[in-house]
Amino acid sequence: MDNYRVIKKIGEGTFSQVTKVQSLKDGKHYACKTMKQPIPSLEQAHNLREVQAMKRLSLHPNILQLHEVIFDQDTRTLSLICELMEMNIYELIRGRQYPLPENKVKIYMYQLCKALDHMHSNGIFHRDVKPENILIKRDVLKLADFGSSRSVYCKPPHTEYISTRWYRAPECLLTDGHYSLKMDMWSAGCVFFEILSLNPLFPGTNEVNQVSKIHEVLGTPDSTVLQKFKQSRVMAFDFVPRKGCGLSRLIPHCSAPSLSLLYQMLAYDPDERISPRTALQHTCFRDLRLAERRALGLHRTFGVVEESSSSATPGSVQQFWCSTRQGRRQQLKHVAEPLSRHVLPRYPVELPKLTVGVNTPKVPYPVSSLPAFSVPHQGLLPAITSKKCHSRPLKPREEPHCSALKSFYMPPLERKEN
Ligand SMILES: Nc1ncnc2c1ncn2[C@@H]1O[C@H](COP(=O)(O)OP(=O)(O)OP(=O)(O)O)[C@@H](O)[C@H]1O
Repeated sequence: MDNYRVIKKIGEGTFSQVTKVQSLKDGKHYACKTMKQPIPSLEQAHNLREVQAMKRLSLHPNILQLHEVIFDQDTRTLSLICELMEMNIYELIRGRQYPLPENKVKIYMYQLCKALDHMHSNGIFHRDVKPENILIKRDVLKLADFGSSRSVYCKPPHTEYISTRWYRAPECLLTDGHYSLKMDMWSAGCVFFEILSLNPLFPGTNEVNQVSKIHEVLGTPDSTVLQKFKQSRVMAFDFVPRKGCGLSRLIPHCSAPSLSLLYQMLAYDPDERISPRTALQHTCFRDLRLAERRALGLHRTFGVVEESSSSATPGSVQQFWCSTRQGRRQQLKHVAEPLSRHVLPRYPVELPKLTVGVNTPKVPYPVSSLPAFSVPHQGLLPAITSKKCHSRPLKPREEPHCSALKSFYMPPLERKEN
């Protein structure tokens, strides 16, 4: 950490502490995520899911960028130097009296769907989408905290407890680990509701109550769905049929298109649940898509790059927001961003290993030369290599911090309950 000056603490999770630091090399500010648990060996530092996932997914405008990895051999401490964001979504809505304008919420959700589409199409699902793991900076949204992520090619049942209870999908609650990437969309739906209403949608106090909270709003599912779940559940369950109160009563101010998308994200049956890619095509985002195309056209025609976006890649979120500001000045209505997807290979081969020098405490991380982004898909994507994934008993977040590092052990990540 010799090349960084610590400025202040900006966040704390179960597994890490996050500080704002300044690079003594380039003078820029970064976020430094230091793992609380020492990493036992160099090999395990190599194989941390969080690092591997960030390497594979980086260079997308809605994924938190990893700048450098620092492994201190003496203390066995791992620090991830990431781009600095302003706040997380929980901090954005906490204490607010009035909801955010729906258009703004949609801009966030559009970007979140882009992040999830990018993850899923690169063979990874997040498994802990929640407001605290979604960071924003000047209306640009970035998905963060990939410590729970998993390869979509890992065959269920998954033996780890995952996802924070309030955002946990029915298939995670009701089956013995038979869940897949669609669980992220359920969580994203819960976040969508929470930003719209400023309240968590299903604030269950335990797993049974969590299921009950879902049924209170959405009703009990069809017997066919339950039958599907029962096939992958050792324990029997039966629910007295119940009609839910519905979402519209809880968010009366919400427009019909947003409500329609929300219902599709919260489909009880994961097979019926909307994918991020299809969600991006939903009517709800029509204005954003149009504006995106318009701005992209502008970029192609005039090579629009404003002064403050000189470092932005063409079509990036950052550039979009600059052109949006310009658009406002021109009094254009409904201008939105050109969140164009980076042209990346869909299924890169094996995740690259970090080059961590044994004797050098600091290891530069050359993002631009990642093989994951230059090698085209040659076959099935192998699972993300993580050393061990021991299942652990449920351990609520209100209990003292788990001693194990998330990337090796997967305890539940219960959210602070207000
Ligand atoms: N790049 C960043 N810029 C600004 N703040 C950040 C950044 N990364 C993390 N934070 C803040 O620190 C908090 C904790 O970070 P993070 O979720 O990555 O840690 P964690 O230990 O994995 O947490 P969890 O308990 O969810 O597993 C975030 O909720 C956020 O508020």
